[in-house]
Amino acid sequence: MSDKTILRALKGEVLPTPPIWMMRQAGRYLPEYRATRAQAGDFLSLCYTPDLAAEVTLQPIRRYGFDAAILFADILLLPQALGPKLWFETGEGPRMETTTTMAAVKALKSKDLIHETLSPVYETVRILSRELPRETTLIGFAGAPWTVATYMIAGRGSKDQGAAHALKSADRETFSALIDVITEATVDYLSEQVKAGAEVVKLFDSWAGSLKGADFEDFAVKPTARIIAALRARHPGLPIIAFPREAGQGYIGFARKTGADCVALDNSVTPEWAAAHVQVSGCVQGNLAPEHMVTGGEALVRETRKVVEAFRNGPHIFNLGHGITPDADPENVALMVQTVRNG
Ligand SMILES: Cc1c2[nH]c(c1CCC(=O)O)Cc1[nH]c(c(CCC(=O)O)c1C)Cc1[nH]c(c(CCC(=O)O)c1C)Cc1[nH]c(c(C)c1CCC(=O)O)C2
Repeated sequence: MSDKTILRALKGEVLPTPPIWMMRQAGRYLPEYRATRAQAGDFLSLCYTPDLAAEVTLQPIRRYGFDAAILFADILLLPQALGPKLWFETGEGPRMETTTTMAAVKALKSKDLIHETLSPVYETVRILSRELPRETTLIGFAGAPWTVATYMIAGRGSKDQGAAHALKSADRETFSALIDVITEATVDYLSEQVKAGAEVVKLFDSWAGSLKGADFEDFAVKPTARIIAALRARHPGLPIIAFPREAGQGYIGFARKTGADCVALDNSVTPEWAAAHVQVSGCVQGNLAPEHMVTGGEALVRETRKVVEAFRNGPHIFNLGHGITPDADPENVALMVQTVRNG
């Protein structure tokens, strides 16, 4: 069996100290990230320049010795590879050419052509699998179809994913066709990451929480289950983490319904509740509020211990409940890591 702690936790082992990594661990809160990003020019150039993308992936590993490195890329690279233009407005976020009609869905590139755009990402993975310390696990990722579709339909981020919900009710056929295209392309994209050296993959469904009732089953659970089944057929035993953010009650049974080995939890659920209702059926990841990386101090130490304590009796990977923010203090991250590892 591998001695990598993350892989052991994903197989269900209960470890005396939980392995730890952090969403957005390579990011603007780190001065060394800002320097490399400046060298790249802009965010997308950083994503598509393998040496620099590998460099920023390694930075938080050198600084904190996290147990996992997550490939530096973005969930919007896959839809970009399907054809729509993508750019980032400084200080605002992503913008994308919209896909809202059946004609536009049909005009998306065939999934066999995505690798022309995405091959630098696979090269980043190859560099990382050579350069990472032997105890560090390499995580690949993609957005889950619903979350990716919300950006493709609205052409940008939105608080309530209104445009995607509107298309889902007004033109179910187009909406479902788009979900299917993304689902199939995601399988090929993640499969290439695994072939290049990713040891675990994670599906980010950041907007899963806005899907209610049958929609949650149809567009969060089912596409995730399809991707996982297809990946497992190609890569038996591949460990997979699913993050249906803000799923609430939807976290219960999510691993069983989708085949995920681990469910990542946001911090809108308490660790005590999640231990009782979600961790009972397998490994969980999470879920310290990212705000503590800004505020630090005794509250950080107390809440970190609470998370560790609540999940102590089952398989657990320590993480934040969402990505670390640019205003975080790198010293607070060090304090969190020290608290998890030394109590
Ligand atoms: C919704 C989403 C996106 N991207 C991602 C999600 C899902 C997770 C989540 O909910 O946060 C996922 C993502 N984005 C990034 C990673 C890299 C790996 C990691 O360190 O976690 C991952 C896993 C880098 C990034 N992706 C982005 C940055 C900041 C870009 C910069 O350097 O200016 C980073 C480090 C940009 C991005 N990318 C996206 C948005 C909305 C933004 C702008 C918001 C922001 O500025 O923080 C889309």
